[in-house]
Amino acid sequence: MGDRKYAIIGTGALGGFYGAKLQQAGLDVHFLLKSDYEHVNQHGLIIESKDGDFTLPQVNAYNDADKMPQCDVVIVALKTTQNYLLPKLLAPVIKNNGVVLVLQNGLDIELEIAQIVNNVTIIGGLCFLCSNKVGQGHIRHVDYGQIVLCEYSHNYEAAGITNRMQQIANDFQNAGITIELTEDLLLARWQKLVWNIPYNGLSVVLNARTDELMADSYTRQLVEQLMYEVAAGAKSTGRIIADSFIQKMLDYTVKMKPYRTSMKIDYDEQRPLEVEAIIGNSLRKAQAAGAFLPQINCLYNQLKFLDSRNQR
Ligand SMILES: NC(=O)C1=CN([C@@H]2O[C@H](COP(=O)(O)OP(=O)(O)OC[C@H]3O[C@@H](n4cnc5c(N)ncnc54)[C@H](OP(=O)(O)O)[C@@H]3O)[C@@H](O)[C@H]2O)C=CC1
Ligand SMILES: CC(C)(CO)C(=O)C(=O)O
Repeated sequence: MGDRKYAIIGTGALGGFYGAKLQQAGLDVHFLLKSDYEHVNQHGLIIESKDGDFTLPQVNAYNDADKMPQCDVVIVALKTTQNYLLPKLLAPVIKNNGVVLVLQNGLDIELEIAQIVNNVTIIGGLCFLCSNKVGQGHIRHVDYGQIVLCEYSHNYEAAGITNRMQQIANDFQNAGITIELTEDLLLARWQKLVWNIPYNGLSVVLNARTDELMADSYTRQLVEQLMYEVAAGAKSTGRIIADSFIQKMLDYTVKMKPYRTSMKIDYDEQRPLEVEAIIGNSLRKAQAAGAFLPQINCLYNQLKFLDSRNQR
């Protein structure tokens, strides 16, 4: 791969931000959109960012994957609740021997993608990003932005650092995004869930921002207990998360700007919640390995109730 052509499947808070950064750095980027298509096709993208605002008055916008060119790297940036569309959306866009880069939250998504594409490399990216879409084609990047990249191999066996990972990392680094390469995608995904399961889940159930969850001793305790259960889930699948990592996530959140999690934003906007990818898949993976995670299970049942009531 020389100059890589990128596709962004889902130009929202995350896909819009990283895609715009890549285009700004000179890469050839193609954006798939749904409701914002007309607006972005006419006016491009606006990025408000803590690292500097910029606009892209002209972008390659599409409302139909069949009209997109075949790309070397296809970034999956839909909400996972829309992943049932991927068999239709990926096939026309991905080059033979290309890369599908999954930047979504959750567990086992690479496994699902491996069942729908052939002759491609799948890479998972864990995004430590706080970004929101605040208007049509208008993204507000509030905090952080670094990505941990790791290649998927069958059943999440540790895959090592590959050339493909390095090439994609270079593109992102040239675009000003901090990248860390890691060898064990399953461990990296469980580590990200140490944050997502407690904060995304509790923010909806308790109607609270991250700072509120951390300021109250009862909810802080709940957060910590859930984090330890995620570590137990990881352990059941052979991955060890050290107590010091849990402490790091707690400290990181205390220092973070008060944050309404993405699951809370979805709930408030009456959009479907990413409960299955983030919590359901984690419970099922642990359960298959013989571990029951009671507090996470309790959170899951509450979220399923709230999600289904919210959709009516
Ligand atoms: N935002 C963040 O800071 C972070 C997000 N993540 C993860 O990234 C993923 C994406 O989240 P986020 O960017 O926040 O979500 P958004 O809802 O902001 O973005 C998803 C985008 O996909 C578009 N979309 C949906 N269906 C289609 C379709 N059929 N064709 C084309 N586009 C479509 C949506 O368009 P429309 O609005 O028209 O439906 C929307 O713009 C999630 O898994 C999330 O958990 C991870 C870390 C941080
Ligand atoms: C932890 C956080 C908020 C930013 O680092 C994030 O990545 C997420 O919302 O999934």
